Amino acid sequence: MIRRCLQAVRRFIPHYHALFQDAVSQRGLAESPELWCSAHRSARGLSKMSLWPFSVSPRDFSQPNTSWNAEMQEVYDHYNALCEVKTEEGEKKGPWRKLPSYNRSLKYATGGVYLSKIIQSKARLFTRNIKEHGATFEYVVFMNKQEKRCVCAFQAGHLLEGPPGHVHGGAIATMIDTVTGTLAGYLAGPIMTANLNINYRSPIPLGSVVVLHSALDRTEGKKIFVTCRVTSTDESKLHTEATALFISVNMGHLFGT
Ligand SMILES: CCCCC/C=C\C/C=C\C/C=C\C/C=C\CCCC(=O)SCCNC(=O)CCNC(=O)[C@H](O)C(C)(C)COP(=O)(O)OP(=O)(O)OC[C@H]1O[C@@H](n2cnc3c(N)ncnc32)[C@H](O)[C@@H]1OP(=O)(O)O
Repeated sequence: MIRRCLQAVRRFIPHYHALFQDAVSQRGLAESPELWCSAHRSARGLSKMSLWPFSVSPRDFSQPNTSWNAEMQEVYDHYNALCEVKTEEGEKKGPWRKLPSYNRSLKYATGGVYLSKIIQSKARLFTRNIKEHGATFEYVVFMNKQEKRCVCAFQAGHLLEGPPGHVHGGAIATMIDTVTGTLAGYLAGPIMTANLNINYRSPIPLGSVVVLHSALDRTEGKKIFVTCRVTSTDESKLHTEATALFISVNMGHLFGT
């Protein structure tokens, strides 16, 4: 029985991938799980399928919460105001867009092996796996598609300690990977990080708020080069600089086909 199911899935997946790829490339970008899911839906030609492949609607972890300090809220308010601009005809979409952030990615990705249902059901996005507000990664990403860049306000929680009183370098790398990867994925569809190069210039105090400024440097075929600077919110202090290389992958890379 199980073997027959696996055979059916194996037969279905290559066909599915081609359709999925079309849907993603027509829409251009993997900007959020919602887009992934609507691509998934149109790939299957199912107009009434839910936008989200899980049973409950997801929580957007990038909404303001009580753990955010005033500085975090200020950066959020600043970019949020740029998402809508006032015109004579009323409000219309501005150049920035706040991206939602959920704690699960694709339900059916197996990483090349047939994951057990338990692992699949327990899998959570690394940066969103703690329920307690403010303990680890509090962040929100705003995207500017026209300028091919994004910013991320990041408030580093007390569980991210590395050097006493300061943020762990791995946690900073995680945020850089997340933000540059979000930009690359938004612009190019499914991607994986191939290279991340980081220079730590000055430590980030625990509990403080920094801004990650990420921009597309260039693309060369499958390669997407992205830069990132981590600064204080007024940009007077440079904390970290990085470059990242992402490679466009087809969905088979995640499904193991
Ligand atoms: C991925 C889809 C994700 C779906 C997400 C869905 C929803 C999203 C929802 C929320 C997500 C929110 C945030 C997440 C955002 C970002 C997450 C970060 C992503 C990661 O954290 S991901 C984990 C770490 N990542 C890996 O686990 C990769 C392991 N690795 C591989 O899987 C392969 O290695 C791969 C795919 C990288 C390449 O494999 P490949 O076979 O496709 O390409 P190939 O080797 O042919 O290289 C083609 C050309 O790139 C050059 N090249 C390759 N690697 C290079 C390197 N390192 N340095 C310099 N150049 C390099 C070659 O030299 C050649 O260049 P040329 O064409 O000029 O010869």
